[in-house]
Amino acid sequence: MNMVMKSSLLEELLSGNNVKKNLSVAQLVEKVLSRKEGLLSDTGAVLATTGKYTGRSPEDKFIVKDTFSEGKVDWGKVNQPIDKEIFEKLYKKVIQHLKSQNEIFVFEGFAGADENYRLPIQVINEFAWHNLFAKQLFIRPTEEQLASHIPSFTVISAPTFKADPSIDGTNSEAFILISFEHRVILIGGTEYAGEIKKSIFSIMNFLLPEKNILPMHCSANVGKEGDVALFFGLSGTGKTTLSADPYRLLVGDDEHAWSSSGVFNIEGGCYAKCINLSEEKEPQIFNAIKFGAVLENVVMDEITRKPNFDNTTLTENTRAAYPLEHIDNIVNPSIAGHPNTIIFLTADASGTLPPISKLSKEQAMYHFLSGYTSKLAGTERGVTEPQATFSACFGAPFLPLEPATYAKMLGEKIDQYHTNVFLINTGWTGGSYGIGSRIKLSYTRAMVHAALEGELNNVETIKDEIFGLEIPTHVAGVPDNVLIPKNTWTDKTAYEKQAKDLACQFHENFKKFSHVSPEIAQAGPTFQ
Ligand SMILES: Nc1ncnc2c1ncn2[C@@H]1O[C@H](COP(=O)(O)OP(=O)(O)O)[C@@H](O)[C@H]1O
Ligand SMILES: C=C(OP(=O)(O)O)C(=O)O
Ligand SMILES: [Mn+2]
Repeated sequence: MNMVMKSSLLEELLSGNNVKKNLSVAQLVEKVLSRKEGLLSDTGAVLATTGKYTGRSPEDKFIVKDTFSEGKVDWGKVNQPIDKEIFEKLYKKVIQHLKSQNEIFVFEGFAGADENYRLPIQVINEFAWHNLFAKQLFIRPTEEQLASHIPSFTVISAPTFKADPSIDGTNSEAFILISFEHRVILIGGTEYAGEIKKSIFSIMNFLLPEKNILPMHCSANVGKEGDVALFFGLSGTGKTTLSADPYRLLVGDDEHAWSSSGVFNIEGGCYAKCINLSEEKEPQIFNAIKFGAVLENVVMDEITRKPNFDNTTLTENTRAAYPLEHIDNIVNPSIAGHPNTIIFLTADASGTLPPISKLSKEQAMYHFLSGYTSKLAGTERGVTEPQATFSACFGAPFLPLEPATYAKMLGEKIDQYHTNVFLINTGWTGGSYGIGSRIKLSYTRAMVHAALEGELNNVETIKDEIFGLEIPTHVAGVPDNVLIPKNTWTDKTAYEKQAKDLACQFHENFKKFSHVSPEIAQAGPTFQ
């Protein structure tokens, strides 16, 4: 298929009289309700359920291997290749499927808050609630911008179109296919809205490094003095929760980029996990769930329409999507300066990594490449309890290029801007998963606060015997005892075994980074 045919296919679809383009939030909410795609909650949010797929489906995600991607993509389990022919056949089928719908919904906007680097995108949805999600999660254009908007990448999402793997060449009925030639992301078979935003993030991770901009799987906020903080972490580690801070202005909760002028948000909204959400612990997120917000797989009372955030019947991965403006203290547009502090978040289910440690430059590079955390239940299909994982750059599922590309850029930037780096374990304490418990959010918030206020810059530290990490001996608001993992375990032998086991996993995983400098390779756990 050549470019002409490609655009004619899309053009035909977009010129159909079933196309509802750039509807307002109110119009989309009405559509969601009238089409019976969802219900209204007591605070005016719409609530939709997604059936079988309640999390991302990494095994169903592919990148078309063509002249645009072949020599650049780091092919493997994360970046699975698929033939151009398979994509093009499915592309035609999906377009046919959408043409036959009574209505389809189109959002036009941007990925990237910095006007110099933004990507004009369009999102074509079979479901109105997905289009509302896209509107709230991506950057909404002004009327003027809309008038001259020419999309440079298109997401097409047709959840009720199910592939037949034996005919269509997919892995299952669900598929997320990226074509850099056609500049199209084709999604079918899954209703999980997260695929829509994370697939745009994936292509930004391909496109931005070419412009010498570092894309990052992190949240960002700004202090009163204009000091910028980034929070890297895989799903469920606390990016969204910890970046929502009444004392700091929110830039964004999940996807950012670092250019020569500073950081900018890729998105225009947040996508918060809302399992066990409470107004007391997470007031900003709780109060953002109002008219215009989308609740996904949350269960609510049939009569009062009050969400029950403790209910895990549908999934642990319940979500709330809302535009940034639903949070009071934000930076608008979502652009900030160069980061003063970077926090790597890990939800360590082994309960052996210190709750906070200060990293040297080499340790920072080591831990960025390692990307250790535990996958928590729900965000990816098939994960039902914490599972240790090493996800390079704290975002491997979204990185088309080799991890070293991103790591090199981060290293240079940390050097240039003298950024301090901390590792914060938001996971288990007092024992591993099943024995210990997740560290208190209030303690983690106190540690974040101390790190960002510079209170930990020149303080006494103690070196962790197994991981070689420098642990501050005091952090305001946190009992000293909590800071040293071993002290929180009753069974010290069990602690030691668990910690050494994790250290070995680190070493094993790091073997694949054979090209890094010896200083970085040796900055891992001291226990060999
Ligand atoms: N100590 C802690 N630090 C951060 N989050 C915690 C902590 N304890 C429990 N949590 C919960 O873990 C989840 C973190 O999820 P979230 O912030 O959405 O992660 P991410 O944005 O990185 O995917 C939230 O549901 C939060 O309430
Ligand atoms: C939506 C996701 O991201 P996070 O959990 O990091 O918010 C995801 O990984 O599917
Ligand atoms: Mn998040």
